[in-house]
Amino acid sequence: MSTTTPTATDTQLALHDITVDRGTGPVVRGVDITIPPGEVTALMGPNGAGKSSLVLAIGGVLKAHGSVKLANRELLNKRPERIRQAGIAIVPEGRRLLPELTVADNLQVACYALSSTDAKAGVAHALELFPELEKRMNLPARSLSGGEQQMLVLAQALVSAPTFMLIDELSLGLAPVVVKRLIPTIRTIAETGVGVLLIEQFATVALELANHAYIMDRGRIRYTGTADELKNNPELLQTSYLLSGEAAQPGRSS
Ligand SMILES: Nc1ncnc2c1ncn2[C@@H]1O[C@H](COP(=O)(O)OP(=O)(O)OP(=O)(O)O)[C@@H](O)[C@H]1O
Repeated sequence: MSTTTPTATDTQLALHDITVDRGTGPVVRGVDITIPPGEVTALMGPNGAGKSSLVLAIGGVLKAHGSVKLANRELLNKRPERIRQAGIAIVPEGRRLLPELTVADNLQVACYALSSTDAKAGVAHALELFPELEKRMNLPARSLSGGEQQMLVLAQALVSAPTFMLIDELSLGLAPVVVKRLIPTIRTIAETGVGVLLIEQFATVALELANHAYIMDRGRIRYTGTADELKNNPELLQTSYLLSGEAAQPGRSS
């Protein structure tokens, strides 16, 4: 009897030739991105490049053309619940919490499709990564600081023990000290085997965490390479938005 060993293509999340049209023409055009397990892949680019639209398409929220494959299964245009069950968790831009519900209830809501055993284990794992939330469990989500709210949305994504996490704008609106707090946890999440796609406006944050980086502009991927290559060639970054109009580091304006 032969045994099958998983190959690299079985374990990675492969986006191929993704095109998304939001009604006024394509905003994502023929995008290819490979997200390996156990590491952070950065997706950078200016406002309106199409990053959020891409993430929403992978999450099943927007219709798209192309292919999203995980372990030889096609996931594009499946329902959001189905995509989550396949192990892909989306952290959308804008920290959409239920503001009047407590932290505990927001976590419970994220557990709706899990057995009680899995929900308990998932919440315990999320709180291990974000112990700050433990003291806040009975407070309404609206009373949390911006950083705590970001921890809560990350924790909501983590309760289902995803194999891939797509995080849209990790550091948006957060103080540098809060971003510093989040970085090692994102690294830890990847070290446990999760493949992370990190959409991040700050090059320093993205490149500190990522192994590979993609730069997207006007719907297309304009650069693909290692994060080290980008770090060592700032002129590559200068060709995009990263050092031109916006701050490259949280808390700094150009
Ligand atoms: N709800 C919407 N309906 C129609 N078009 C939209 C909608 N939201 C965004 N767009 C358009 O889609 C294009 C891509 O926007 P998207 O938000 O995906 O880019 P982004 O790279 O994530 O930028 P940002 O960092 O500003 O969110 C833009 O031209 C934007 O105007």
